[in-house]
Amino acid sequence: MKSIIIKPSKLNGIIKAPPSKSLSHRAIICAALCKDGNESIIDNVILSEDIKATIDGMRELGAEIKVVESINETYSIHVRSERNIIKKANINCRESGSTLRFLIPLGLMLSEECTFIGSGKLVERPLDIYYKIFEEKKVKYSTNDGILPLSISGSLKSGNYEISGNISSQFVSGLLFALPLTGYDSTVKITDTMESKGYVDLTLEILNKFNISIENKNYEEFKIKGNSKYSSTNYTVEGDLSQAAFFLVAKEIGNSVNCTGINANTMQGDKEILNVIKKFNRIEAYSKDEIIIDASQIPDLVPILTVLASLKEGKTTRIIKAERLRIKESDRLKAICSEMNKLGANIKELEDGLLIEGLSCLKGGATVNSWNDHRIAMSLAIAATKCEKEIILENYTAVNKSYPQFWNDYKLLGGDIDELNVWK
Ligand SMILES: O=C(O)C1=C[C@@H](OP(=O)(O)O)[C@@H](O)[C@H](O)C1
Ligand SMILES: C=C(OP(=O)(O)O)C(=O)O
Repeated sequence: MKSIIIKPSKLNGIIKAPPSKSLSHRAIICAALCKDGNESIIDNVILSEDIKATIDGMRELGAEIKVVESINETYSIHVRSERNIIKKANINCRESGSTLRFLIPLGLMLSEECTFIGSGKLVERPLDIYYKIFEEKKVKYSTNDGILPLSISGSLKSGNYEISGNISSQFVSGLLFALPLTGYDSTVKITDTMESKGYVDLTLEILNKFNISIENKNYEEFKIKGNSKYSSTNYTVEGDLSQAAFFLVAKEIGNSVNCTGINANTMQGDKEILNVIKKFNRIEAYSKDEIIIDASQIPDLVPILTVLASLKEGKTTRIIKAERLRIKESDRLKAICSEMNKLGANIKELEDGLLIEGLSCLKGGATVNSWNDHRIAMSLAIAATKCEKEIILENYTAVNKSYPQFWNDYKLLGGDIDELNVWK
């Protein structure tokens, strides 16, 4: 495990938000589903571990993908596909939930047999929604008691699908990518409430760019036309609001950071960070009112919002409807609560959220761990700027999952970090 020392220092400067991971996954997948003989070029992509998993996965399903370096470690992804059926595909999803859940239905469409492997916590992140569909639709599958590897064979058929919307929106997105390729019309009905709606919006937005139009009936039902044709197009990925949130919060807790590259009209649900920051500032310190944050539509913001709430002196924040955070790259409620408390924060873990008492600064002077979770690592790095004493962060390379340049950018902003050359 690699560790880093972070000394207290104020961040200063301008930082451009890295390209959106969610939009990159989607654009690469849609480009690989075009069969019109043309190439699509997806511009402004960073090669995070998750995006590499999607590129390699779509290659395994038959797409021809060239990665061309452009500027500042961003890449152009050139995609072309014949979409012939592959006999046997082996897909390594690394630690990417999106890759796994988006590519499972596509594996059924584009291969006779497909095996999915992964690493870290991904091997145990839930897939029950797909298993239920496999049982209902007679798709052959095998896993080791719900743990990866997963092998599937058979095909995805047009028809009516009923699924829960409050485990992960990634199952809905996965079906929405694949069902237009089936022969007849389909519906996907949400049996309860749709959480992470913003990510479904991103799926529909990108599908639209590639000429696939799906009717969204208030996130209760999606109507999909069968036998649809994806059309190739060029697409430039916009800045990532979930990543920009780290720098927006850095500014809010006293650093002089300006984050650029944010599309004011973005469909990304995590644009909500801007409203949440305003909400924090509307409530007076030491007032009796708690700041309530409903995390059901913005799960990825919770770790960094916990840092923000911990540094809002005299304010009490309650994060609610966040139980799904326990099934991400780490149990994010446990991870952020335990590591921030080591730094001196005052956080109580609740069954479905967190209760946070804001302080003026943190003591630091402790060793914390990212729990191999990129969003925990980046949150702790921002918290370190408000620590009185240096901290040691173990497993800091977890950021490679979504933002491999994070430490570089942190240093460019004046972050004072030193790699510890010890392996534990
Ligand atoms: O579709 C996507 O790109 C994502 C959906 C969200 O997952 P859930 O739908 O499981 O909340 C989010 O947490 C993840 O980081 C990215
Ligand atoms: C949960 C995340 O991603 P995924 O589900 O794709 O692994 C994330 O990036 O925070």
